[in-house]
Amino acid sequence: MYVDLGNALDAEPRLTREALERLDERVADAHDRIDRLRDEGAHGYASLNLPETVDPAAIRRAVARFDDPAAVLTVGIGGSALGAATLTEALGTDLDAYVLDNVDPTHVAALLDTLPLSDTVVHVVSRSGTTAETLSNFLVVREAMADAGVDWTERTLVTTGPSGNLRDLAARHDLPVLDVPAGSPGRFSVLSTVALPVAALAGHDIEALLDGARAEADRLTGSLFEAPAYAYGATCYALERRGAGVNAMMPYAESLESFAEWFAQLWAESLGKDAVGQTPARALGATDQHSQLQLYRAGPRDKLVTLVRPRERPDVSIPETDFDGLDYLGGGSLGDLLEAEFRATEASLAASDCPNVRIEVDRIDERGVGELLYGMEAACTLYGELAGVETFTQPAVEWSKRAARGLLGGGDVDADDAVPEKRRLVID
Ligand SMILES: O=P(O)(O)OC[C@H]1O[C@](O)(CO)[C@@H](O)[C@@H]1O
Repeated sequence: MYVDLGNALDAEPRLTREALERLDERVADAHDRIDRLRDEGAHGYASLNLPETVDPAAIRRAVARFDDPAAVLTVGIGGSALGAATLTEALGTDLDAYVLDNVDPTHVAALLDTLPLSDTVVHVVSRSGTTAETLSNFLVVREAMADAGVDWTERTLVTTGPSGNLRDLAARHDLPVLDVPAGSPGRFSVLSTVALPVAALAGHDIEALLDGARAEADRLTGSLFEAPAYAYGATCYALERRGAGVNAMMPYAESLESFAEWFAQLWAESLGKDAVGQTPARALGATDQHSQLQLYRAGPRDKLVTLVRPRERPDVSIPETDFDGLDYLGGGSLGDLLEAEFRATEASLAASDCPNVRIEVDRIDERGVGELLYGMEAACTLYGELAGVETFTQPAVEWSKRAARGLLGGGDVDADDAVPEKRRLVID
């Protein structure tokens, strides 16, 4: 992973190289603390050890029982689903990979109509084993399989924590179970039993994914000027402290759109604490040059734009044309056009004093994706240390979960008391 901070400096909000050099002293201290807590296997910090602690052979053994499926369905939500979505989209696959991470009945019904249920592997993932959306969707999926005459117990792999409803259900039906990695919140566990089984089923080189992550781990030193991940995390932190409350994650690769969604959970759920945090915006190049770029360039001076791209990618030629005004495109390629648009947008942001960081990987392959995912996790961990927040908890999400359970009569609050009377001003 390569990080170019050039356009992040001397923009608006203003961050100088001297300020980064001063911050580097705190980065060194933060790195020492992160290293110590990784050695102790402390909650969350242990995530950065996953390239060493994950057993890819065990993951391959767990999926070997499924004979060449036509489709794989991940049933999970948040970090229990976004990792699989990111890997299968980024790396592509002959397997039809689907993710069920919402309980929209229209969507669920349509997906079940699409799935070749007798030739689909279902990977149900929940660290807690109690998440309402995941358990509800799984009950619906297994019912659909049973109705189709499919033995769902032969088509299901479970990844979950040491206790909870999902662990109990797996035990009752003798389902194959993988353990979620101890000490890794869902948003930090893509490089583990949470998402790697789907990558393995899709035929990807999960060892190369871990090699890429390991390469990025090896570059974590006590200076942001030596460690790309820390350079990014420290710059994001420093800019947020100076007013860049929004970080638009804008990959120039269609296959990284889900990565931006994964990044949004990682950044928001880790750093949005104690009235601070940097809001991740999901964008996509070149598409959002015709959309959000207007706001990035001419809106409030409160944004950082993160531009991500591979240095190499397959290409598609643009045929020659005799249409007036199009000859500059004909005979070129879509890759040339995307490259020109990337560089023009990067320069356009700089010209409008909007700070932007360029992140590159050699290719969007297993190694490059492993570098990128691990790099973002390390960047987030450093940012959390510098900001002094509890990076690896998410207490603020519990209120609505508890209220929803209460409304359904499943919680420790009476349904009538689950949510306060809503203020109303109805315009109809
Ligand atoms: O893996 P679980 O326990 O089902 O949780 C799913 C997601 O829900 C959250 O716990 C938030 O509610 C996320 O942190 C997590 O990724």
